[in-house]
Amino acid sequence: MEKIVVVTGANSGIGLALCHRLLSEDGQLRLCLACRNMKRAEAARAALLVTHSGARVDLLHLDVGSVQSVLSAAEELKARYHRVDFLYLNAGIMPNPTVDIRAFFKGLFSRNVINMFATAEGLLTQQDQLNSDGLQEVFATNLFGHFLLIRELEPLLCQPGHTSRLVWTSSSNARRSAFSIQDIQHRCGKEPYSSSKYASDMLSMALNKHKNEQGLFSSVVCPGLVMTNLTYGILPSFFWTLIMPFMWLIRIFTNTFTLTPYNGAEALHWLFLQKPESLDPRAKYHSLTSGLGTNYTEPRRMDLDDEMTEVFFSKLLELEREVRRNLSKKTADSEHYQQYLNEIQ
Ligand SMILES: NC(=O)C1=CN([C@@H]2O[C@H](COP(=O)(O)OP(=O)(O)OC[C@H]3O[C@@H](n4cnc5c(N)ncnc54)[C@H](OP(=O)(O)O)[C@@H]3O)[C@@H](O)[C@H]2O)C=CC1
Ligand SMILES: CC(C)=CCC[C@@H](C)[C@H]1CC[C@H]2C3=C(CC[C@]12C)[C@@]1(C)CCC(=O)[C@@H](C)[C@@H]1CC3
Repeated sequence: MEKIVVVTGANSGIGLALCHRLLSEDGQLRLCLACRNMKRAEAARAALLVTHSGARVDLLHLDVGSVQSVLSAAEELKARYHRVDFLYLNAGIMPNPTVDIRAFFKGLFSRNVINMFATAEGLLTQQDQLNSDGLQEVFATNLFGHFLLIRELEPLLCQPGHTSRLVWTSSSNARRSAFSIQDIQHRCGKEPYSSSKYASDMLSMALNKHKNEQGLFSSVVCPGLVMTNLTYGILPSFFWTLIMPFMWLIRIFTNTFTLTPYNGAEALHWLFLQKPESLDPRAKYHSLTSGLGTNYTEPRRMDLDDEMTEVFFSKLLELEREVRRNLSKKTADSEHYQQYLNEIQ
């Protein structure tokens, strides 16, 4: 049976590498690249077709950071497909990052150095902002847009007698201490990325608890440190050129420096081949690359609190209701305004 696979943020980096790998794995695949920029999506599709001529690659406009775009994209998916086998929740942003140089050099000469390179703990802060839906942009893009998409696609993901899979591209930068249950959007802190990734870890576990019975299984992945547009955006490009030889050197001592998008997509690809019942809902699946360049996947237990995860899940459902209410109010207001304009003309 052909598998239908949807990948968000598929036009570059880990998402695009995953698409290449999945097409090499399964020639019958029907792949849908869900991207916010259709020019970049077209270019990605063309690149995939160069190496996989005849592959079935569809495009879908989806800006996960916009509620309206998510709802329209979900309608389009429901019109196109009768089920979705794999939904890769991969799109993500880290806007306006700042590296704490002092903390970096302090960490470099401490016992924590390996962990610092693997997780960037204590090194990175970001400046976030509100989007046009009134949500924090990082939370909306990395987490809430994907949550809404899953909710909208439940008819395609929870089909009787069939299992479907969700795979989140999380991060080892996800940290419980960066997340506050009183401030789930991270309006007040300076680590929205870390908070949003921890939130995706919790959401994945909550979805397993609530949806496994309906045949929907969720997993989280850390791709390791991969050189992509996201990482290149952290420091000026000349700096990356300068430190690149060191990055390849560090790779000998830590398996988390996967560095290439192909390597980073290892765990995402590996999960595609696993039976969902064999997976651990409390594990994060890490893409790792040995010093000799061998790729492998390793599950590591996540630091999750069951009670907080449940509270978080109910807060997300409440936020979903609020967002839907606001949207229908907005639509009604603009209809009234249009009517008023028609009347006075
Ligand atoms: N690189 C790394 O070291 C790590 C990355 N990750 C995660 O991996 C995922 C992929 O990132 P990576 O490949 O590194 O970086 P890229 O920037 O190459 O890829 C991110 C993708 O997400 C898309 N995207 C961003 N915002 C939106 C949006 N609002 N709607 C739809 N698509 C959007 C981008 O589209 P566009 O091209 O239009 O911007 C792009 O296709 C992210 O979730 C990231 O957090 C996790 C750990 C480490
Ligand atoms: C200031 C100097 C001399 C070097 C800075 C190196 C950092 C820029 C680099 C060290 C660890 C890296 C890292 C990430 C970004 C770049 C570093 C902070 C990530 C945060 C990228 C995104 C992720 O999700 C993480 C898994 C990465 C963890 C390591």
